[in-house]
Amino acid sequence: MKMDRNRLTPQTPAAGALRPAQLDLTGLGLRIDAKAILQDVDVSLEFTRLGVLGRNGSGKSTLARIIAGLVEPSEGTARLNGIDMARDRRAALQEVGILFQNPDHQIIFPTVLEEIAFGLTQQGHGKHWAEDLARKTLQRFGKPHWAEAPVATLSHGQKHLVCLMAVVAMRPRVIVLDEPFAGLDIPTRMQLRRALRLHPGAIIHISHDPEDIADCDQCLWLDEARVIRAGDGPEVTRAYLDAMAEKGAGDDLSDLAG
Ligand SMILES: Nc1ncnc2c1ncn2[C@@H]1O[C@H](COP(=O)(O)OP(=O)(O)OP(=O)(O)O)[C@@H](O)[C@H]1O
Repeated sequence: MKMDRNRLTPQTPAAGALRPAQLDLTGLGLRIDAKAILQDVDVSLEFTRLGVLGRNGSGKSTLARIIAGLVEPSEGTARLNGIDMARDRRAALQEVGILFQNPDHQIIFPTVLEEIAFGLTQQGHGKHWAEDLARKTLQRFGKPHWAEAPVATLSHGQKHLVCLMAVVAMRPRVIVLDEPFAGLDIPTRMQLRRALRLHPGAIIHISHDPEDIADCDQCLWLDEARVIRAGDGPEVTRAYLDAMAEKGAGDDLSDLAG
């Protein structure tokens, strides 16, 4: 795949310039050892920013992995921009990049530059070209001095940012973020938020906290492996908040673990 180097200069997408994506989940289900992790998921959404909300254990991370083509569903299909993510691995790799909840599950190279360049060489670019693009990406995020830094010396939040830069450098049309703000302090969250705004492609943002996905135009609410509601972001978020407030107001503590 050829890339236009001129497109790598600093840029913030103008409002309305974000590229939308189409997600079609059809009869989707996943069973592991007879346990339904996801079931009867039927959703068709066009979005630029899609929030996926749900309580702990509702199936959000599993859905993220299916959408990113990392896990094959036991039933049905997950299509992103028309690509069957389980069956067309090559196209899936170009289409979507995923940022895991824990950066230590993602990082494999000793230095920041190598980490960012790796994904680019996997896409078929030469080593020098990939390193050049990795340096430009670091520049764009205001971190050119990180290039030779050993990843092990970075904090959790800084590692998160490295993972994000590595994903963004590959310019996928869609980025899937699994709880990207978990465990980050306020300035690091703000920095990551700004970094995400630089991405002109679509974003799927997994979280249990509606505040994290406040700028999402579409929202999907999962509970106990099923979709409760999907559609307009603010509307679904409000319904989720109401339901969570109702649950929180209950005085049966056993229900909180449900
Ligand atoms: N490989 C697996 N084997 C067995 N059970 C699994 C596996 N992966 C996920 N699960 C179970 O599926 C359910 C959903 O897990 P998942 O990680 O998708 O939820 P989540 O909504 O992302 O949770 P959290 O918000 O706590 O990260 C959980 O009960 C989990 O224990």
